[in-house]
Amino acid sequence: MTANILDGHAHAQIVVDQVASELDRLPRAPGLAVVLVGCDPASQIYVQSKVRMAERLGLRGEVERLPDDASEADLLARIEALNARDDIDGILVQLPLPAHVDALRVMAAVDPAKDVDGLHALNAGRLFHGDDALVPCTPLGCLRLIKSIRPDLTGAHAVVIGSSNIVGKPMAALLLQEQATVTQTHIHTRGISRICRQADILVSAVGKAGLVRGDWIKPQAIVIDVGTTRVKKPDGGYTVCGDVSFDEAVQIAGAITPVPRGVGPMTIACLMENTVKAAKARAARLQ
Ligand SMILES: Nc1nc(=O)c2c([nH]1)NC[C@@H]1CN(c3ccc(C(=O)N[C@@H](CCC(=O)O)C(=O)O)cc3)C=[N+]21
Repeated sequence: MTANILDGHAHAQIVVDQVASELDRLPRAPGLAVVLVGCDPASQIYVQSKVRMAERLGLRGEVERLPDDASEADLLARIEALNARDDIDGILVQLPLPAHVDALRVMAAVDPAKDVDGLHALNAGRLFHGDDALVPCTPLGCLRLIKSIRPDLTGAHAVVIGSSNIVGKPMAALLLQEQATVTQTHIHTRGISRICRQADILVSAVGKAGLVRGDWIKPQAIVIDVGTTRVKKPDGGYTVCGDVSFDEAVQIAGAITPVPRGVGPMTIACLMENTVKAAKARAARLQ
């Protein structure tokens, strides 16, 4: 028997429909600003799809572009301007940033109330404490996909591969909050395949195509693939590849996300959800 393939598009649509119904109850359309430094082609595509989805929903989306060689001070000034604007509810600084910019300082500059990426230390700390927070969109989307298969995670063994601030760490915190037993691993973890084989839920967020092989997977596990590695095709185009060897894993897992059309669309849908959440909280506070 092959795994249930988790359709990220279909699940994203459910989130988007819910967001759309909440928009009616807001005094004005929420505004989302995406800050893009440089012209990395993959980032251009992601930013475009974020802004397009925002506009489709009736949010106001705008892109703030800065050149590759923009200074940290330029970037901080841009963020300050967005913080001060009343019509902007969400600010997302597209990662990765150029090496000459201190990403943590940039994250710290975003008003925590507008931090729809959940990367400000205040939001990360609130998540860690189990307090209400803006939570990074990708792990939020992953948790939703997992709970569509298994609503109660109490006592489940979840293994997370990856320890980034944007996916691995918040993913582990969310799973812990759901009362799963969480093992956090990363590329330096020894005996990683053996650890993964014990996972009822396996989330891989490394960015190494095909890392997770079929024999790393426990039969019937839920496998969530966050990896998006761009691989050049013979015709010169690109395809995106996940961290999981899909053809192998699909034979063993109980449920699995494909790449593309798995976690990616959920990330964008959860960004819309976070933007509306931020807008509602700001509207309530400013009243
Ligand atoms: N501050 C910040 N926040 C992010 O959330 C963030 C970021 N920086 N930097 C880059 C990563 C990557 N990311 C994706 C979002 C959607 C798809 C997505 O929709 N992918 C489509 C395929 C698109 C394609 O062909 O590449 C899919 O999986 O079906 C992928 C990747 C968000 N990121």
